[in-house]
Amino acid sequence: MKAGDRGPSLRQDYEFFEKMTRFGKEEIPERVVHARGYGAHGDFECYESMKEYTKAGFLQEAGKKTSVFVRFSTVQGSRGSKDTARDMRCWGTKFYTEEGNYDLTTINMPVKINQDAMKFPDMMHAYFPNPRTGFPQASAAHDNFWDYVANNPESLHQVMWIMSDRGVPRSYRMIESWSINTYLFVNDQGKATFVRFTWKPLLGVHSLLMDEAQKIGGIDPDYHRRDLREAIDRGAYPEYELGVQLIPMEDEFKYDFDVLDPSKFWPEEIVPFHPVGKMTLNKNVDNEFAELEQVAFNPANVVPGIDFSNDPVLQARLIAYQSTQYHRLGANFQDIPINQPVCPYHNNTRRGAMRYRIDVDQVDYHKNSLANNTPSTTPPEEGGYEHYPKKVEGQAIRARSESFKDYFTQPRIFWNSMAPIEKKHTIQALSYQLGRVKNESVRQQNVNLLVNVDKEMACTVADNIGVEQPSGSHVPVTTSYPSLSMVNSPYSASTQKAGILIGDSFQDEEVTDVLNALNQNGIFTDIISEKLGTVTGAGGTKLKVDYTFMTTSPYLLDSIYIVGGNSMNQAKFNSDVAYFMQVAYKHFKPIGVASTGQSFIQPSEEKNLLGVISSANNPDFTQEFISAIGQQRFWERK
Ligand code: HEM
Repeated sequence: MKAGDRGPSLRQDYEFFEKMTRFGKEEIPERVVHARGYGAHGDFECYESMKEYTKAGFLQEAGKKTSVFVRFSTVQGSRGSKDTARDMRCWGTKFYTEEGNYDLTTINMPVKINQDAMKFPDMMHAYFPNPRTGFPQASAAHDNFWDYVANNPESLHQVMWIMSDRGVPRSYRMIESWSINTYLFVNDQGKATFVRFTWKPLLGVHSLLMDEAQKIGGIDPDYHRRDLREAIDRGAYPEYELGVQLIPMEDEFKYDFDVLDPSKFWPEEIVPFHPVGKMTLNKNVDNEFAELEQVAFNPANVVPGIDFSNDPVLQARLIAYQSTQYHRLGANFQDIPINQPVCPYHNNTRRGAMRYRIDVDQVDYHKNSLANNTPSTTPPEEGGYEHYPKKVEGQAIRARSESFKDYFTQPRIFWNSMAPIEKKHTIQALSYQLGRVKNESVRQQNVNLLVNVDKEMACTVADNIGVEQPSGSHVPVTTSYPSLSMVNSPYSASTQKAGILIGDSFQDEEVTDVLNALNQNGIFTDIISEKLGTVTGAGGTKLKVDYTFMTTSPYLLDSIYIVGGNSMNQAKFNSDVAYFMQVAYKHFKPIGVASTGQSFIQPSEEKNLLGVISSANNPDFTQEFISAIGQQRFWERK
């Protein structure tokens, strides 16, 4: 509202004032860690009764379904940072059980960087952007982080996992995830068992290459969130098996790792993975802010039958989460719809900012005679929560147990377990990260630390980053476990994204047959050409173009099908197709070539191009191409 045609604005313009002041208050504090994330709704279905170990209601009978909400996140970057940062992927699952909310928090690595919660703020400060410059964003490739690593050697184990391919996942749909911390299962007889949880994706565990992760970070910072949303929209619901590893209480001291140490994994080969159910993510969020930004996970949210062990980091986590959630969401955050339990719940809280639940009772304390002692905590005999009477002993000290102090055996086992290609990528990642560290002493200190894991690896990294070869040698451990290598996880063509590079005058039947077969095998296709609109085959078939060579990128595709064809600007078309092929080839991805695309592969090289499937004189082309897509990468390609 203005005075006259050309202003000034009037102070009485209350509508503007209200709209603008409201807009200026739209942001809330982002999460101090895990600010960047995405998720979805789904169901968890129990495979078999776990009654023998836990009385948790959602694990009592085969076929029992429980609604869940999941949020995946990175750790270091801010809310607007890129999805493909080299980092851990954390994963909160809220089970809306009939006994209240159970929050299972997991990470796509089985070990934690700190053994002592006091170190968490230190570690995060070192990991965060430099306090003076405010960068780098969503990256550990800087002096402070590596200075921390070199001077806090317990961190080396998780750092090895972050530097491995696990640090740059292909998709949230393809990550494995561990509770890391040790919990207790408690059955209805009051018997407890140590338990750790693991999620395993049915599509297998797969990663990007470092080069891809870095480029995609610029091309499509929303790569993982888009991937998850698109898969659910297309009905290709991500599925994950939940398994438990169980250790009887009487075996607490049986292993050569301390069962309470979160910087050590429990090898599946020694403590078997026991599947207990499957989660299917089948509904996208309706509102990113209301659901994903306001969801609050807390490891302290457990249900009867699940309890806490003495794991010192877990104990600290029980305090850390709620405190920060009060800060970012306010006193009544548990009543926000996404955080509300589905079962009836009551407590004596009636006040606090943004109280919108209107309780009509007159008594908000316990014990009372005016309301028959209600509301009160449900007594254990009526299904209420009762803590397992854990044994505690010793004196209150600020120190770590001697049994936590082997920092190198398990990182060495992890190293031994990786396939040569995984080791190669890990060396590249270490060389990149440490290569960006300016302080030479920090670089040297880190190779002096890495030598404990593997001498040859540390020497190669030292060479790449221009410091002295480390003296000393790695710990003499030869153990390896297949379960720690990603190459042993399942492979599938389903939901892989194929780019169809196509112009006009393609062979109609040839292309439509291949497209139908890709579709039937659950492979997602993007039709890519010079312009949006349609391309037309020699016989008149029209195909709708999804992207142009400019609006998508070979980095966003898992495989390409080179159909080729005619274009108004043939030279540009050919060079764009050649570029897509070059990038796909360099990244070891499957390439299918139609009869009209033969000029893009050199006849003399044809037979040597591993993973490049030509349709020339090849009646099995479609099947071979689909199976190449299922293989995903051709590491042996020269
Ligand atoms: C000393 C150890 C740890 C501390 C102090 C800590 C602290 C935090 C804090 C402050 C948040 C933000 C909570 C919020 O604003 O809602 C958070 C979130 C989270 N943490 Fe931890 N954390 C620790 C270890 C772990 C471990 C071991 C795991 C899993 C194995 C884990 C998984 C998660 C997950 C999944 C989230 C939720 C992110 C989301 O809202 O999507 N954290 N943590």
